[in-house]
Amino acid sequence: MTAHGVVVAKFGGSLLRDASGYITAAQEVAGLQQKGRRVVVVVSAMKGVTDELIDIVERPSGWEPRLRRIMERYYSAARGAVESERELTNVLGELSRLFDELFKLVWAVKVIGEATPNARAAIVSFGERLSAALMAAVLRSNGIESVWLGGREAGIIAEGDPWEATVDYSSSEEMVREKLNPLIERNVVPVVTGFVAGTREGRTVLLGRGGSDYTATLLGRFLQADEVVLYTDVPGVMTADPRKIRTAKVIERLSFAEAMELALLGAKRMHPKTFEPVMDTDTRIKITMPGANQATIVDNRGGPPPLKAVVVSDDISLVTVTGGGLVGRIGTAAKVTGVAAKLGINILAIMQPITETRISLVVRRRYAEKLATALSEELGYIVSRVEVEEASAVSVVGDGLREPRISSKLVERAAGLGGVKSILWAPGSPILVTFVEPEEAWAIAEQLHEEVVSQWQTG
Ligand SMILES: Nc1ncnc2c1ncn2[C@@H]1O[C@H](COP(=O)(O)OP(=O)(O)O)[C@@H](O)[C@H]1O
Ligand SMILES: N[C@@H](CC(=O)OP(=O)(O)O)C(=O)O
Repeated sequence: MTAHGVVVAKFGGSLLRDASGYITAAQEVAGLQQKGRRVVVVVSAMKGVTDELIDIVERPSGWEPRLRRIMERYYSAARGAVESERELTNVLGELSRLFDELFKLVWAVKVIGEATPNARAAIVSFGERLSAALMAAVLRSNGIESVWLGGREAGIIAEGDPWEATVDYSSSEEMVREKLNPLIERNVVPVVTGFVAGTREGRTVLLGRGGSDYTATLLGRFLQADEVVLYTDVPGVMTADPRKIRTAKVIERLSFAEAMELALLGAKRMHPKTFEPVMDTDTRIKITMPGANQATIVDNRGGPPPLKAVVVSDDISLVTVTGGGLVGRIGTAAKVTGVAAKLGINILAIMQPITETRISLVVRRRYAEKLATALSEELGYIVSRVEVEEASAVSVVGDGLREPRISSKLVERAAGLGGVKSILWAPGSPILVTFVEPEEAWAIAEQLHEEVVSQWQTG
């Protein structure tokens, strides 16, 4: 059985800073219900709480006052957002029981002197659990029937790395429908913890940083929702980081392919898997801010203009091997990448000219020296030089780049900017990456952003 007209509404930590964030979220849910939609809510932890909990598990000294400060934030949000006396008493009791559990877990970690990955995941999940309990109470206080569920209780099953577990789609689909559809059919709004899932045996696991977006789209898929709305503190995905580039505008339409590239680049801190669950479905994604009259719609169609956004990635290095020994030798690229694989280093990009005289690997900066040393040691017989250069990547994303006419124009423009070390565009790809001097990154981003926005007017 499938409930119809379902919308999954996810509220990010950026909005849930204090009581007013929960009140705004409840008003949004009421507005959706008035339009006849059946709503499933996903919440993140209050702003900054996940970071603080991670820090507490890693450095538990002084943990007690730090946990009390978090506790006070949730209590104070409850006092400000839950109007009904009865609901307030109930939710303060519920929050206090959750804090009791959290205090015991952190105390145990402090006594033992270390946390297992599962214990760490369980502790960090409390940011979302407390938030979900609070949101359900705020909704009830506004006359909206609601219950909250942990990710596992809602049916999201995941295995593997407790920090970034892999979701089992088929078991989860069945479980989510079984758990949530009866509530939806009875007009009860389920409030589900984002970011949190559980193993088949019931151990808590997490879905990776920013994972609430992913929880929302997973639920959207499993419940065959019409729409997943990701509510945040900006009115949509923007043409650049608005904190750095003031002229950034909201992008009205994105295709799933474009949105996926942006999420993988870390734009708007979207979880890299955000769009994966819905890419082959009719569920559309809307990213907006409560009360805004602008939004970004992401679906299978996308739309103009051809170039959409610029994203800066810091924290990378180019590791380049050169030497005549590389030329014409079959299997050299495999040897070079094999050294990285053996060290467990992920390669972000590979560049090699047709003459085979050099191979550049792009990796996270923290791995560059280790990789360079290993390459010199293991491939010294074919490689004459190994160089490491710090860089930033300034990427332009847009389906229009798949057309050589548009990508070549952008290559020409980028090549004319000082500070660009190299440009990478793979045929048919909706992303063009320029590797630049780190200190030039934002100046170059600004110029490429002008290029992106200028074609919005000219089409
Ligand atoms: N291209 C972009 N589009 C929109 N927001 C961006 C972009 N790049 C960076 N941001 C920043 O991301 C912030 C929202 O991300 P995040 O705090 O993770 O939201 P949430 O908590 O709602 O998931 C915005 O406040 C904005 O400043
Ligand atoms: N609270 C988690 C999950 C999340 O998605 O949060 P947000 O929606 O605030 O980005 C994190 O900070 O990673």
